[in-house]
Amino acid sequence: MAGKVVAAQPHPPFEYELFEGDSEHLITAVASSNHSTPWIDPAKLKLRHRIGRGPFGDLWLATHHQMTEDYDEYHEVAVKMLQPVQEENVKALLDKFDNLFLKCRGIDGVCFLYGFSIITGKICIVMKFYEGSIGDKMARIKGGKLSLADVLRYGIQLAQGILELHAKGIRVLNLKPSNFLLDKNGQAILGEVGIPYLLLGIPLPSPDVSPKLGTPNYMAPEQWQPEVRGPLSLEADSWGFACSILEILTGVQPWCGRGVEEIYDSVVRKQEKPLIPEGLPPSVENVLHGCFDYDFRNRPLMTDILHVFKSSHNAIYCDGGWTGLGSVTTSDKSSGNGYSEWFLLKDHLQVGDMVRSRKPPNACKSKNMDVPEAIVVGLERDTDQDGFVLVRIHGIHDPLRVPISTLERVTFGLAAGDWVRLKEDDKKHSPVGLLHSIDRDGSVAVGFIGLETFWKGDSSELQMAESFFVGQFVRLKANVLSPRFEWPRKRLGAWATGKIWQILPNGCLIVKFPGRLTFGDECSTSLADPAEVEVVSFKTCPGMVKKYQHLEDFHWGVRPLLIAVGVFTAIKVGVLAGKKMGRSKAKKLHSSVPLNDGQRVDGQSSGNSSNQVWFPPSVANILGVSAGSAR
Ligand SMILES: Nc1ncnc2c1ncn2[C@@H]1O[C@H](COP(=O)(O)OP(=O)(O)OP(=O)(O)O)[C@@H](O)[C@H]1O
Repeated sequence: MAGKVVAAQPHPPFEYELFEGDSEHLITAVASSNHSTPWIDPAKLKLRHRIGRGPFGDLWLATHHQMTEDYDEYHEVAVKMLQPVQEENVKALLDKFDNLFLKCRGIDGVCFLYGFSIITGKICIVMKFYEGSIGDKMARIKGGKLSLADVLRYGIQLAQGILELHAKGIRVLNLKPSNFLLDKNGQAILGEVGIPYLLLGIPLPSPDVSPKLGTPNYMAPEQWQPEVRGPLSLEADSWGFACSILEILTGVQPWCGRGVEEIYDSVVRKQEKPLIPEGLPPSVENVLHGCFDYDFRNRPLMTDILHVFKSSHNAIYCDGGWTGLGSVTTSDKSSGNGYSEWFLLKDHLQVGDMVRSRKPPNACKSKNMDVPEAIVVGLERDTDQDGFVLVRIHGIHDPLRVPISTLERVTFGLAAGDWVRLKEDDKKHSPVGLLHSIDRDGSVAVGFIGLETFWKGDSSELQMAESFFVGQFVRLKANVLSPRFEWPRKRLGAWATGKIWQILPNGCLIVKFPGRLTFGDECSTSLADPAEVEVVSFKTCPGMVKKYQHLEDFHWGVRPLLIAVGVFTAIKVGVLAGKKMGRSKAKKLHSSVPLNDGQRVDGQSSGNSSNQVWFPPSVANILGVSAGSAR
């Protein structure tokens, strides 16, 4: 049985691996340092055998020898031996672990941690040994999948544990069935306390060691490159959780059979989503669907998932439909104004809040805002995005009743989604980013390119920045010599102009270049730092040449089309000129030279002679005919 107390024996009867070269000085230094996490003497830990090897290290079944005057006991424990880190980073990692340990020890539904140790210079997390995992259970069942009722039951237990970690600011980032443990009562326990998050920013000595912030099959798009597509948010766990639920429901791992590069290509580049099986209660299907939104701001939080799972737990399928679905209703996947229902649930208005009309995402500020500025004076249903609020607008006597989803809170002049710039540029990241949240006390969370996590500070450190929108044309500013991301050039070496195709949650622009013809696998998009680009518009392009050059940026076909039109016009002009010249020649001939029999000069009935036109040599060259005349 897992975690049992083994009878005291002077010499443990099991074999364990002996490691050479333990960093004695490191152990002594760490053991004597002021850590609140229990230090476990490596001499008291006997590794028995390795249970598994994951991207973040090996898992060992071990025995922990505890001896006092009253007892002498051996406990079975699980030891997660992390990948080695450079010696100078050990202290930083242990400080992080200390913080994590204090936050998550004793949370119901999360694996119990005993302490840490160091074996062969590798940090070891010592935790309770459980019966097995949901992954193991699936492997034993024919078809490898569990019933919907079991999935929802386990899902609820796990979501509760994850929610508690989230409440303490911990992102798990490695949710998967093999990390969902089962205790002796059959309860699902979260077996991962956020090791990827712990390792964030700690350089690993070997480039071969997985640099990924999670397990590829379960990783959200931003998890692959958090400093480029991030920041890492709580909603990254919604993606991983949904991947795990799909796997438990279907018995098939997301992106099964694909290599790491292929998964990256599907999830990050092509923005594909794992397939959701049919036949689920609509609210469960809806929340899972929401978990796979590319923009994490539109994903549900763990609390939303928990709510849906709880409400659907007792659902029964009969007569072609689901009954007993609790209080959750399935609304349209988006709120109709471009924001997902999950997005709108993230901020709750209160009486006294300053509000304004919410502009559609990626749209220029509405010119005719219904509510440019107002104060909330009453709430009809404060927890629901379908509710209404009463707002007082300056100059209007009676309060207006407005749908809550059409309003956004403005605090200290800022609202979530605004483009902001740091007043003091710290050079470590882009100075321009997107505001994610602003509390009523002015504390803010901002996504900046170059940061893996949110920048946290005060609204007084920010100023409004120029906004960018999907569909705008942009080019690198003239003073940018080496851009943060690769940027294509035009034929003559000038930077190309591109069109914003998508805006990531940290303000990173995904730009397409419709003016460039690309072939095969050649990448047609680039990333751009909003601080390095400027908007190009037809109106503001000075002079005809620049205007024409901007026209070429709209589509690569503009140039060939204009050449064709030019050639066609030249032909037309040539024909007309030819006719004119012919007529004047004929007139001259009429007046001075007698015509031979059957010859006509008016071009009406002399066979092909009327098609004889004169071309200047340059046009004739393009057409492939001899200069002078052609048919
Ligand atoms: N505390 C534990 N008690 C019992 N079994 C465990 C415990 N922790 C993990 N396991 C089981 O051990 C196996 C290996 O775990 P390990 O954590 O090494 O692999 P992983 O989850 O694939 O990798 P990683 O967590 O590094 O991504 C898993 O299948 C898991 O079910």
